[in-house]
Amino acid sequence: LIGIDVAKDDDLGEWYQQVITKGQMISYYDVAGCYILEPASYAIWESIKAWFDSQIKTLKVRNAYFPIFISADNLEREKEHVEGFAAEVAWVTKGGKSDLEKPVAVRPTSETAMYPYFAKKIQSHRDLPLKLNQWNNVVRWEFKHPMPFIRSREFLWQEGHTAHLTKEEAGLEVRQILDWYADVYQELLAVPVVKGQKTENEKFPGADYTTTIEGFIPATGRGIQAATSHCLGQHFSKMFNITVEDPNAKEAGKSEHIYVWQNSWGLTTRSIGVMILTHGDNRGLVIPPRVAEVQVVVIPVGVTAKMTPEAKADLYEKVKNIADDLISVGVRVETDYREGYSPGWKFNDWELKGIPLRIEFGPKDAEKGVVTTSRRDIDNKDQARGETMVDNLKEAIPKLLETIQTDMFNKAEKAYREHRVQLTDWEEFVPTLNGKNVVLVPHCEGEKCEDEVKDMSARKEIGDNVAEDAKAPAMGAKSLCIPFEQPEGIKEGQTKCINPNCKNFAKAWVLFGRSY
Ligand SMILES: O=C1CCCN[C@@H]1CCCn1cnc2cc(F)c(F)cc2c1=O
Ligand SMILES: [Mg+2]
Repeated sequence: LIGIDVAKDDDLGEWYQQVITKGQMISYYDVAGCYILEPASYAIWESIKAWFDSQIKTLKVRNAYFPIFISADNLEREKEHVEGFAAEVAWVTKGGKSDLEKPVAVRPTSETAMYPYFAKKIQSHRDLPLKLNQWNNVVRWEFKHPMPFIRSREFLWQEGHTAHLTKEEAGLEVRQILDWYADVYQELLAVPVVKGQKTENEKFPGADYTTTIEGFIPATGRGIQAATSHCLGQHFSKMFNITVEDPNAKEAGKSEHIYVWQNSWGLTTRSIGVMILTHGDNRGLVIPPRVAEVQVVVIPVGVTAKMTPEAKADLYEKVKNIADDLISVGVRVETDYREGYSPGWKFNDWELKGIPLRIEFGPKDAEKGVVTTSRRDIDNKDQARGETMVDNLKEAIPKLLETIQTDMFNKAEKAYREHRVQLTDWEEFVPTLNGKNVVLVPHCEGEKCEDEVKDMSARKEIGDNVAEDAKAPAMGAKSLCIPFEQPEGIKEGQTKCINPNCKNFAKAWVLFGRSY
């Protein structure tokens, strides 16, 4: 078993491929853009699902299941909605040998599968609010370079779809869901995100507005959309004729119909890839304890050939007691009694899999009544090590796991904060991007202006009087979000837009970056 033989900072693509395969998260598959989620990554998805599902159930969201196939009539109910996405819709055109009369689409998202049902189920305001969610898979036949978890042709997600009587009620839910998305990343995956609203250019065309959480990959300096929560307004209810009698109009004798107010929100298995890219190091995966299938691995050490069978049995018995103690306080524990493998080999193997905490226990430890601990999140081997009294394990180890969780988040949050550079001078824009940063700049929020910023910040071909450090052409920066948390300094009608060619005043600080 060999470890990772490429450094994260040298070749991220190769590093990522080795980390996810040697860490047994992903196995490759013979359909392009599709990957096998091995048990280790599926377990992470299950813990995300368990937590988020319990949260939405407090809002009385109910899970349901709609068909994976969508008729062309439904999918293309409104040209505008689909035209921007038509290139990535997968179609079934044959059943066995015979052509289908009318091809059916494989769902890329379920609005058009669900909303005719909404129209049927929602007749009276008493049928509101209707709140459904699906834990399912969707297919988007992307042609951009695929990357396991980050961009695949099929992925798992949850998609929530709700209908409300009022815009206000819908608006409250959109934000609550976004806050829980941020919690999935920050509290479970120990990954920092920025909450904000998408600009007109970047929002979902079918939405009134899109709120988003934006992640960051320090290794490439690129932003990444982490999850989205859309307020659809009445756009889809007008398209699918989802109306109720206005409960207030009755008294006035008018039997007015109002279109319901809808939301839709989604978080995908991309979250697992962001976690791996954020925390992984040159020894492999580093899994945050909150989502680790195995939080602690206990490994007997100092087992030598000259050890008597009784001494070995005694040591193994003590190892089992250590494991049982931890299991009794809810820690997820593995023991590694594999014969014929050295402790060093075992350490490497569990480090590849990113187990947050290792406990070593040998005759010397038994003498002293201690165990030796080794934290996976600390690179320096000496600083990673500690000693805990065997009698104190039940208190100390859960605390140590919480400390690891918090330290992993704080380390990633610091890296994101340090690479989120606030600037007001256009001259600094591209060099700062090239320094693997995202930038927070005053912007007019105009769509054309945003397109221009994207073009002006794309590194052109080599030799095209491009920045000397440019190894290759790089995409332009697009707007990631308008952060809810706005710094001071934008004076209405005074502060210039960052784009030197733009005559308009800045409306807000907007986060721009090269992105996935
Ligand atoms: O992003 C979400 C959250 C979960 C529910 N859906 C919304 C909007 C999805 C936006 N979107 C995103 N991608 C799409 C790809 C397609 F091929 C297609 F036909 C439609 C879409 C499409 O509508
Ligand atoms: Mg897309």
